[in-house]
Amino acid sequence: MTEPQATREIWRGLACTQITLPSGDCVRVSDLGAQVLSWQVAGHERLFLSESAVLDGSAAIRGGVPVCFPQFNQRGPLPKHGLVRRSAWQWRSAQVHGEAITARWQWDAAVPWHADFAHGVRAEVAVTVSPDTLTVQLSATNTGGTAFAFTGALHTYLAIQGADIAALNGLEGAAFWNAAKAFSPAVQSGSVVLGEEVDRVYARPLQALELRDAAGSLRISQDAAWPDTVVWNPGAALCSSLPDMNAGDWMRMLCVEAAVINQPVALHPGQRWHAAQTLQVVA
Ligand SMILES: O=P(O)(O)OC[C@H]1O[C@@H](O)[C@H](O)[C@@H](O)[C@@H]1O
Repeated sequence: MTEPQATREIWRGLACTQITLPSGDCVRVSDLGAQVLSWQVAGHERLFLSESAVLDGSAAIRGGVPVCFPQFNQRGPLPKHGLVRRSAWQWRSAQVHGEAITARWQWDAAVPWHADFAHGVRAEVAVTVSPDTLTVQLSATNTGGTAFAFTGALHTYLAIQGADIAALNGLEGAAFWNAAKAFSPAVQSGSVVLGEEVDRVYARPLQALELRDAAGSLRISQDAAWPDTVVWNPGAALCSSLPDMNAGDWMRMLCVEAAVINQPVALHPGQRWHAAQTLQVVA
């Protein structure tokens, strides 16, 4: 293979696109939710996907990069994390540019889309793969005649190897809302490590975050148009209560989410918003 390739496939019953680079990097994206399910670099899987994930659309797929839109979590009247996680998106195309490739999906809302969100909207996901690097961009366009506001996130599940030494660096001293403790405000002391339940909303850090574990180092950055960063790990007790996670999975994952939560985005008719999160293997 001399240039990046995108091929369509059925994987465990899901219509997917498989992206492969000449370097061997490999990404799988499902049309269901326009959700990245796998990202392999140098033969190592960098994203967590639960072995118990539900793949038939009756629940959100637990792992990879779920797209939460147009509502983050339960901050509004819509179903938790919005309406598109369990929707079939339309596969559009893939374009090669140099040693990178970008694949695109689109989701158009029929009006009225939902009683609590009766607006015309087009959502798009662009997945760009280049050596050692994965970028996922979400965009939203107001295709209707009325203004609306939204929140959302790229709910990225990073794979962890070696839970005892894993650490997320770059948030030291940052303020956060502790959603695991009645949304109390708190200050990050040291790195984020695995152990207790972690459910924290920080302001987007100016520098890239670094996840260090037994697999090496991963750099995580997000555009300014994602002003919030969520770090989530259910911990042992909550993990064992989730039907689509195995008991020890909390030691195998950490969600680092690029999000817009505290200040919703206003989109007037014809306006478009877009923002990306980038993951890069650095060692
Ligand atoms: O189980 P879900 O709906 O995928 O949500 C998982 C978690 O997603 C995180 O983004 C939230 O901060 C958590 O509160 C939530 O529990």
